[in-house]
Amino acid sequence: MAERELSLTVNGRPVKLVLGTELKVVKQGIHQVPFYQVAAASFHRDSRKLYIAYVLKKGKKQPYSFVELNGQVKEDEDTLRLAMEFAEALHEKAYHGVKYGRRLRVLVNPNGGVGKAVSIFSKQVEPLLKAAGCTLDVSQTTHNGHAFDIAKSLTLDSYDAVVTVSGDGLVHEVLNGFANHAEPRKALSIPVAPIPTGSGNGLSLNLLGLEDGFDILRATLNVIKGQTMHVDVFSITQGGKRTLSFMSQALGLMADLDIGTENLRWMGDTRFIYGLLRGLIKFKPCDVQLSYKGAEMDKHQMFQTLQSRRKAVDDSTSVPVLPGIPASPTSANFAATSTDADGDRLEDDPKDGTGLPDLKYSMEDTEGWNKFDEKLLYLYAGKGPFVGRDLMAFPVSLPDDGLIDIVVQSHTKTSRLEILGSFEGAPRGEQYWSDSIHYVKASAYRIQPKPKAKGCLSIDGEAFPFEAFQVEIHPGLGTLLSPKGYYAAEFAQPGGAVAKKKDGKKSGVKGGDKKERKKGTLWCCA
Ligand SMILES: Nc1ncnc2c1ncn2[C@@H]1O[C@H](COP(=O)(O)OP(=O)(O)OP(=O)(O)O)[C@@H](O)[C@H]1O
Repeated sequence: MAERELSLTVNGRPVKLVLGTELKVVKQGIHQVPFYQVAAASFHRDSRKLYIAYVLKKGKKQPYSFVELNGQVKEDEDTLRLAMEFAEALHEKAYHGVKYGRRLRVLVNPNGGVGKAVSIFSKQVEPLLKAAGCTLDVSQTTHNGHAFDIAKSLTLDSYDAVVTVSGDGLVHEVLNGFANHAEPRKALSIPVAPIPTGSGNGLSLNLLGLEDGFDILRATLNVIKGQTMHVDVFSITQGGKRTLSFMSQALGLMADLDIGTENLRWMGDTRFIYGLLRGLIKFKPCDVQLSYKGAEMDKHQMFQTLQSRRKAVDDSTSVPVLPGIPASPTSANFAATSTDADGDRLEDDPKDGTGLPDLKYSMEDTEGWNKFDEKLLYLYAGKGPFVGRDLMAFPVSLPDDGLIDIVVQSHTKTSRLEILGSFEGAPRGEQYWSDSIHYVKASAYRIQPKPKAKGCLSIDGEAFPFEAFQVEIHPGLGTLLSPKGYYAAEFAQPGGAVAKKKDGKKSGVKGGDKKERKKGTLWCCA
């Protein structure tokens, strides 16, 4: 394709724009901007003003920054025509297959994380969303349960997505609000996109990867340009009450370090170190009975499946399912193709119903269920590789395989020293290969605390009663916005195969960047 060029002046200085396979902005330096990162391009003929907005990473370790160019072109007719064509062509490329000007319901939790969500939203998120022509309906949440209420009564046709400016807890509330909506299925098809201003921000890490998972502008760009990605969600039944979970359930050490440190929220994710060290000193077993309906238990097989799914996604093309918001190929091709332990297809109820899917298992079902008989230090079950930036708890998790990944750390087969030693590799999921970690994929599981047992239960980072509960999976019921259409985490086999990036370059080799390894010193959870 022939390149287009345009000269203009910005603040009295000459600037050249080149439109080729990406946008090149030549001023004192050169900005090379992939079209995905361009938020706006427009030309106003009467004032001869050209406006361009984009986000750019100025160095690999730098956060994204927001750049706006307000330039003016010469008055002659040829230049005016060229400027108009340039702006139109750039806009077309920037929004190819993506609806411009998404209608967003934005929920800002002033209390999430270290309490900076309000200023982060007004200083960073809102200007970029507005530049991208989005219409915003913004509310600050005033109390626990507020986001639930808003989602429960959301006018569904008025919005393209719900944006949570908080941590994982607010996403949990929105999905549960949707589950209690008059039209739950339709509500759950509205994509949710997080802006990471909570403590753990596990969902953001899963969508954007370790490097960019906490990057505000990168997350905002996902709101503007992301494609819909259908994900499995879980029904947790406890005491006759049904709750949806999208991310994780934790018991034992991993729940204590999260739930037990709620009062230290001001510390950001550092609070998890304190909780972890405290838990390790006690080293208390979690006295529960775990039963599960297993589907896959071979770690190497699960790793192979992860690799082949990724490759298949990379090789396919996107299919639009929502007006203007393309769907990831995972959604189209892979939803509910797994089988459970009995070889039954894990297909969910047809999507034509409007209510939540019925539950398949009762608390009394035992046929085809396995029991875990060792004492356990913790149980972590969920979807999406990261639960926090220092722990890739479910490295082989797939968004829509219809299965939940269950990790059990045996209490008898490990020591404090081994747990401490595994911190270093935890951001890269290296603990997955440890013999003392039991890792299974299941279509359902059940926890029954032993008589007099005490402890914490964390569901998506929120505290729940430490009582018996059962979990089952609803394939593809939830909807997120994602840049890639799959989880962005990179997971390697020890000394061997490496998950590859879309460009085919190797990345995330075992051991990784030494500086990065030093930074990852603690575990935190959602
Ligand atoms: N105005 C408010 N005051 C107090 N709590 C609030 C308010 N608005 C929302 N909440 C509650 O704050 C809790 C924490 O939110 P969230 O989980 O999103 O952040 P976080 O815990 O800091 O992050 P993460 O879950 O990623 O660790 C949620 O349970 C939510 O209901």
